Amino acid sequence: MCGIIGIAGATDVAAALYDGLTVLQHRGQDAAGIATMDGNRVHLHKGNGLVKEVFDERAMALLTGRVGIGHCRYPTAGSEGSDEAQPFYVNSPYGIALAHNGNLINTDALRRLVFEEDKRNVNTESDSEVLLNVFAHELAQQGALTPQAAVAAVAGVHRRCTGGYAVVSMVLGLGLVAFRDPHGIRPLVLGKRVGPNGTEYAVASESVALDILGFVRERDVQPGEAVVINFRGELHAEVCAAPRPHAPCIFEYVYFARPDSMIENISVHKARMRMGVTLGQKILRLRPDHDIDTVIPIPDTSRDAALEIANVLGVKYREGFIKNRYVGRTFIMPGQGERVKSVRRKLNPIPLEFKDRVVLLVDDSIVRGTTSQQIVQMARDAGAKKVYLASAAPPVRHPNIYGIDMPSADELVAHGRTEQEIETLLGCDWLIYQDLADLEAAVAGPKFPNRPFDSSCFSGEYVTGIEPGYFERIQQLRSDDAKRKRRAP
Ligand SMILES: O=P(O)(O)OC[C@H]1O[C@H](OP(=O)(O)OP(=O)(O)O)[C@H](O)[C@@H]1O
Ligand SMILES: NC(=O)CC[C@H](N)C(=O)O
Ligand SMILES: [Mg+2]
Repeated sequence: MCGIIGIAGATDVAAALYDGLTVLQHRGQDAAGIATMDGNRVHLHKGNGLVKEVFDERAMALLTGRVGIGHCRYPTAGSEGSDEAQPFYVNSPYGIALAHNGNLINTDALRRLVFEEDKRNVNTESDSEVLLNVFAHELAQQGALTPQAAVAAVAGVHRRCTGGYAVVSMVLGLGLVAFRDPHGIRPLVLGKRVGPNGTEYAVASESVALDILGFVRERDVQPGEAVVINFRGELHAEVCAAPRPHAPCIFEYVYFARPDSMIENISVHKARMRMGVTLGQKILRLRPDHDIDTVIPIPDTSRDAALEIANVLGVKYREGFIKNRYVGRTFIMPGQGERVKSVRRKLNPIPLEFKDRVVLLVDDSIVRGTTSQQIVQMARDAGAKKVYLASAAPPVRHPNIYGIDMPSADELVAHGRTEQEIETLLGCDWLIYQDLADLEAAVAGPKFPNRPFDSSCFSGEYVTGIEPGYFERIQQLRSDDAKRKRRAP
């Protein structure tokens, strides 16, 4: 999952883009980049690392201009190399820079067509560079460079690209162009700020980026919509895709997004609390006479749900693991070796919270099982009498192909296993998962109980449809094994 942000401002925007990226850092820790537009020049700086590592004062000083875009990357295609850091730039037509959150699933076919028919070279393995070239080709087919031309080009992207995409781009001579895939799988929110120098707009993966920059959240960019903001700060927005089922990614609410974000008018924090309530109720249903002494969250993301579980069960909530704040998110690290090592470096138990107690550990999700396997053992080593484990999400049994790097079913601890088998593998005394219907209802909330979601990694149902052989191909390309081999010298 990557973080994206675009600003059409009244003064230079690089510093605001930088600040915005730092609050989107949880969405991608591998690479970061900013591109700005100043007159007829695009300035671009990007590289591997966290936002604070990629930019220094000198790099920032060169990023002049009132329109700009930023990206922090968690790769789902190609390699982790710096040449695939974003934004990408093409010089024709006009000069376009683009940053993408999501994953295309027809990249191979598109790449061929872009080369053979559009006569354009894609220089990396990145699906986002393919997307940029499709957009560029479609824009080149239009007449004069107007907001309508940009919308028509985005309509072309919608016709040709399949998968999850939220995109910020800028076109020299026009301004900022942002758009979202026709199913609205990946999030994108629009904000406005009226200041002494005029009206400014920002779009970002999550509303937290708007909050800290003083933009007021206006609305989500609609599925299939293109939003164009020109240099005078005038906004033109149009839905330009044939209607498709709306399917925002449910995993954003489970794990990815920050709790202080609003996505599709749903508070992520509230969604997580409701997940805790429904899971707590399930625990009470299955074990009305449970012997749980304390509920302990596995920091960070599970905290909201864990607190509500404790409330429903009527037992104490205790922080039993202390997180080293200087270690990043484990799940989005590129290699399994690195993930395994970092769990121990990141989390350390407070023994007195475990000693002689029956503890219920709560995680937001169990994906590869890397975290839970080690955590259960740590709890036992710290003296717990019994260790129960609850997951606020159902078993992840299927790949995610729309922007979360879980391409290989074999790497998922729940794939092809019963809950009983997973319990044994993770070494806990009892394992309990949220039911999918409860998760969907918890995220949707009481006001819109039947809202649809992309829950494909739980259900195995893919809203875009899947070409035969696709899973086998991405397994070959993107399994941990394949990535290790690619990285080997
Ligand atoms: O089963 P696994 O493959 O281990 O993946 C799931 C775990 O990874 C994530 O934590 P992460 O450390 O990435 O971030 P967090 O601090 O936000 O919880 C998630 O919150 C789970 O704890
Ligand atoms: N997680 C993402 O959104 C990744 C974007 C893009 N597919 C890349 O690999 O760079
Ligand atoms: Mg976690």
